[in-house]
This record gives sequence, C-alpha cells and structure tokens, in this order.
Amino acid sequence: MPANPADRIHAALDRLAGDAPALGLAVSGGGDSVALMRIAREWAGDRKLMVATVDHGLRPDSAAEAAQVGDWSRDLDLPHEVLPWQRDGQTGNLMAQAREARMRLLSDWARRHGLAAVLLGHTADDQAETLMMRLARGSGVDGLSAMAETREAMGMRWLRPMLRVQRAELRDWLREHGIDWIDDPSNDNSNFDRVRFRQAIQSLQLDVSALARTATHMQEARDALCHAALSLSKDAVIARGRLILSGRSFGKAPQEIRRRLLVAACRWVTGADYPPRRNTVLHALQAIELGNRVTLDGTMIDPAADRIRIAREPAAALRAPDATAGIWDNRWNINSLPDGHHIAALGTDSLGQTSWRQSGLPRDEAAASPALWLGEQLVAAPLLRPHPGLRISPTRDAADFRRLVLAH
Ligand SMILES: Nc1ncnc2c1ncn2[C@@H]1O[C@H](COP(=O)(O)OP(=O)(O)OP(=O)(O)O)[C@@H](O)[C@H]1O
Repeated sequence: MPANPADRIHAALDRLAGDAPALGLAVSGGGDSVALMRIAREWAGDRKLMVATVDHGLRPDSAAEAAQVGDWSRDLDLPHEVLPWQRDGQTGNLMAQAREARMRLLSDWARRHGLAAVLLGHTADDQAETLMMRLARGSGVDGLSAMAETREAMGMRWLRPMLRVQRAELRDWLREHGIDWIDDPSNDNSNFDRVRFRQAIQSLQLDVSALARTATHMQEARDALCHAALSLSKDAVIARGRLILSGRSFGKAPQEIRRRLLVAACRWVTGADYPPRRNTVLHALQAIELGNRVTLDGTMIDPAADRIRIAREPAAALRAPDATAGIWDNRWNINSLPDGHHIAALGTDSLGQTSWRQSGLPRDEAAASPALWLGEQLVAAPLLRPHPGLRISPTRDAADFRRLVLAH
C-alpha cells in the first residue's frame, strides 16, 4: 500500500467514483474535508467538481467559516455554494436533526446540479469511533459494519474515499503543504458521545486502523448474510402488492436469514424508509413458526405450511390519506382516477374478517358511493369489478425487493 495518503485517496476515488463526469464535495472547512477537497482536485482531471458547505447557523462563526471555504474553493477554481439550514422550531436531538438536514440539503444541491455522487471526508478515526459507539450499544453485524465506502440515501450516492486514512496522516499532509483549515471547537466538547469515544480510544491507545479493519470484516460478514437472504428471496412471488415467500425454504433457513428476508418483505410492502424494530421482527418470526397470523409494522403476515403471505395491513392502509391521483398509501401509482371516485381499501384483518371500510365512511354510505378498491381486490365498488377508467400500477417490483434484501 503506498504510504502517501493522497495516493491512497486517489486510488480509492478511482475505485469508487469510476468515470462519473460530475461530483460534489461536502466541505465543512475542517481538516478532513479540506484535505479531501485538495486531494480530489488533484485527481479530478476533466471531471467537474463542485463544493458545498452547509451553514447550520448553530455557532456565531458559522457564516464566516462557510465563506472561508468559498474563498478556498475559488483558489482551486471550484464553484462553491453555501446551503443555509432553516431550523423551523423543531425540538429533539439537535445533532441528529442537523445531520439529517445536512444530508437533505446536500442531496438536493447535488441533484440540482446533476452530480452523480457527493464525496464525504470521513476517516479511519470516524470509522473507529462509530464502531466503538455501536459496540457499546450492543449492535449486531449491521451496526458493527459502521460506515460503508459507498451508500445510497435520500436519492443520492455518497462516497467516502478516506475511510482507510487516519486523521493524523491528513493533518501532517496539510501542514506539509502549508494548507489551512478551521478547527471546530465542538470537536473537543466532551458533552458529545462521539468526542468521549474519541478520547477513550486515545487514552486506551487503541489502534484506529485495527478498529476500522474490524468494521471492514463485519461488512464482509454482512455481505455474506445478504447473499444468503438473496438466494432465499428467489422463491418469492409478487402478486397485487403482496409478497408470497416459500414456507418450506423459509422454515429451513437460520433465524438471521429469516429475519433479513422478513424485514425486506415488510419494507417492500409498506415502502417504509426504515426497518421495523428488531424485537417486533423477532416476535413476528416466532408467530410464523407457530403458524399464527401476525401484524408487523403495517403489514399482515399470514403463514401456512407451504407459503407465507405478507400483505398490507388493511387498518394501516385505511389510515393513508385520501388521494384522487398520484401515489396512494406509498404503494400504488394512480394515474387517472375517474371523476367522483375516491380510494378505498379492502382486506382481511388479523381475525380473518373482511374489513369493509373506506376513508372513514360508514359502511352504508361507502357502499353507496363510487369507490375504487385497493388491497386484496382491485375493483370499483359498488360494482365489484375493475373500473374501466382506472389506471393503476404498483410503485415497487421484484427488483426493488432484491435491492431491499441487500440494503443496510
Ligand atoms: N457543515 C458541513 N457542510 C458540508 N459538509 C459537511 C458539513 N459538516 C460535515 N460535512 C461532511 O461530512 C463529513 C463528516 O462530518 P464530520 O462532522 O465528521 O466532520 P467535521 O468535523 O465537520 O469536519 P471534517 O471532517 O472536515 O474535519 C465531513 O468530512 C464533510 O465531508
């Protein structure tokens, strides 16, 4: 492995960015992202690089710091944009909100400019800290995989080409090249978990690269689990917004593989961004083993000897807001809804009873009104046959299911 951090980052950029013609750089002004900006600039050649700084407005100097990154970008002939965060009176964990807002602002910016991906300046130290924080929380293989070098989130691709380089190496590189950066005082504030873990790593003299390697081994183990779950998912059948898994191969698989498949199935049916809580999934797995019907995060799971059917839970579908066109219940594209019609759901509840409700109307009124039924049946009420004017298609297909099985 070449000793120079810049060479190693160039090699990582070759591997991760391929020949993407336009990339974004997220630069806070801290040492890591300033080094990334310089090193990516040397590497870029004919590629278009653009820089953005999110001004969270949480410290008095934040606007001046963002402007400073603008000056440094100009020196390198790179276009720069400041993205201000408008924090509209939200309460709760400020750091988590700031992180979420930063990713959202950066992904919107990157899409606006047609950028293929955004580069982030996380280092082996950030990876080691993340691993230790997750270890302390009792995380499993997924959590201990810490940060991936490439990731899709918020409709954007994120690349971390510096995960195998240590912060100290980058600081030396910056000093050697006479390059300035901004020291954020919150990086030393031990009120933050991450800072406390950083200090613990230092005081125990733990090897940051070895910790980061553990994260890489965990990623490999996770990939193997995903691969096993993917082979099992090949038996799945998709029918009218439902998934049917083969009961026989599901029953024979190890619990961790069954858990992954069930999480993916559940997310596929509902379109949820996040997986259901681990305990609720384990509870559902137990019910399946006993052959009992169970609900999980807005889905209804109906096990039988030879198949397990995962459908949208009717009560959850009925809570979805009314729609006249567009996407309904995060599952169906409704391109044309005939005049005077509205959307309703029909399904079976956990006791096997058919629910016959729609949009909160009493049954008699609902029966009298023209409605489109979605769910286990797709018909126009009260005629109980497909409405000729209806154009409707599912928002997800089998390829999306496979993507979810591999997602982390
Ligand atoms: N305000 C910001 N504007 C743009 N990008 C940011 C901002 N804050 C963080 N990032 C991006 O996320 C990465 C990781 O964030 P983190 O909070 O660990 O970094 P930092 O301590 O702010 O600064 P640095 O990593 O540059 O030393 C940064 O390297 C940078 O790519």
